Amino acid sequence: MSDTSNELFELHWLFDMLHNIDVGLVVLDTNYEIQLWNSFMENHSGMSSITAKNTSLFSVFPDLNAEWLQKKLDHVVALRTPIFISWEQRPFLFSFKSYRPITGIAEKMFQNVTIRPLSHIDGSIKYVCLVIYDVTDVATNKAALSAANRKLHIMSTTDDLTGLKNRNSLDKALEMVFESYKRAPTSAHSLVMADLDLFKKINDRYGHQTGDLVLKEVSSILSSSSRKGDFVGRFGGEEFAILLPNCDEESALIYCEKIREKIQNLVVKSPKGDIKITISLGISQLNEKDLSVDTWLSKADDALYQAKEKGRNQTLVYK
Ligand SMILES: Nc1nc2c(ncn2[C@@H]2O[C@H](COP(=O)(O)OP(=O)(O)OP(=O)(O)O)[C@@H](O)[C@H]2O)c(=O)[nH]1
Repeated sequence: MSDTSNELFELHWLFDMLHNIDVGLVVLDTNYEIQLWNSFMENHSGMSSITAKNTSLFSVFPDLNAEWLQKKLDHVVALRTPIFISWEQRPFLFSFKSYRPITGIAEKMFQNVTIRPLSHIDGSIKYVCLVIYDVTDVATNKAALSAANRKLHIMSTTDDLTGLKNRNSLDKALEMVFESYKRAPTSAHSLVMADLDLFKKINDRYGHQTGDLVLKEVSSILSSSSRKGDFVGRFGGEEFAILLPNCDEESALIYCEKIREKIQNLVVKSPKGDIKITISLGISQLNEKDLSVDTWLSKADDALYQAKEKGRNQTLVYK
């Protein structure tokens, strides 16, 4: 076989491979008219290469952002350099359905796209090639991983029963506010310790499950009564801690009394009858004498203890 025949064969194989490769290949001229449309593009767009040939890409895909893509294509021709468009920047260029069996969660095919200039025999650039990679697996795996991480974060910072912040994240929040106050003791921050009154009796009389229901309903009052930036946590058992940044003790008292009244008016329904509950609260405003978070916490605890001593269902400010 002659050299020319060999070269022709090789060219034929190459063309066959490129036509059937599992990657999208499109060649456009400088009028954005399709010159090559391989089988990947045929299969996913439903349009044959014969129909596509010499048709403007933008008339075939009116959904494409023409202004944006034309700028990119012109850029590739003018600068003679390839560009890469990642799915993270733009999930897809061509709106193709995703058929990947293991990634059934993605409706559309995620794509990475490379646009490269094709130089003519005389060195001029008259065509560009778009290479479209299906990266749906990568994108959906990444999305699943991010969702799992978000879930893990929520689980590690939230109290299971009440959905409030847990003790661990409360400690971190207290430490953060305390440190920022030490650096710049300009704004007032208050800490509230709150404890349900005679909760043991509810457990004893109505059972632990109903006790849990009471804890949930109280927690829902606490979180719905708080502002953005407040930190409502379950300290343990039937005790709660509420961190009120940028709030002095007078404002904290108004806030606590609002909560106390709401809880006093709460009626929890149970098979054994309606349940009423009250709460006692202690407030401590952070000041320069507080040497650590523990000092601040124990002052709020002292105020809470005083509120219990004085007959419960009341708020006291540490003095
Ligand atoms: N249902 C339920 N009960 C809990 C939970 N955690 C702690 N408790 C109960 O809360 C009760 C707390 O009782 P005490 O510490 O004696 O306090 P109290 O009865 O609220 O009385 P005062 O605080 O003095 O008003 C105990 O019976 C605990 O078992 C919980 O997650 N669910």
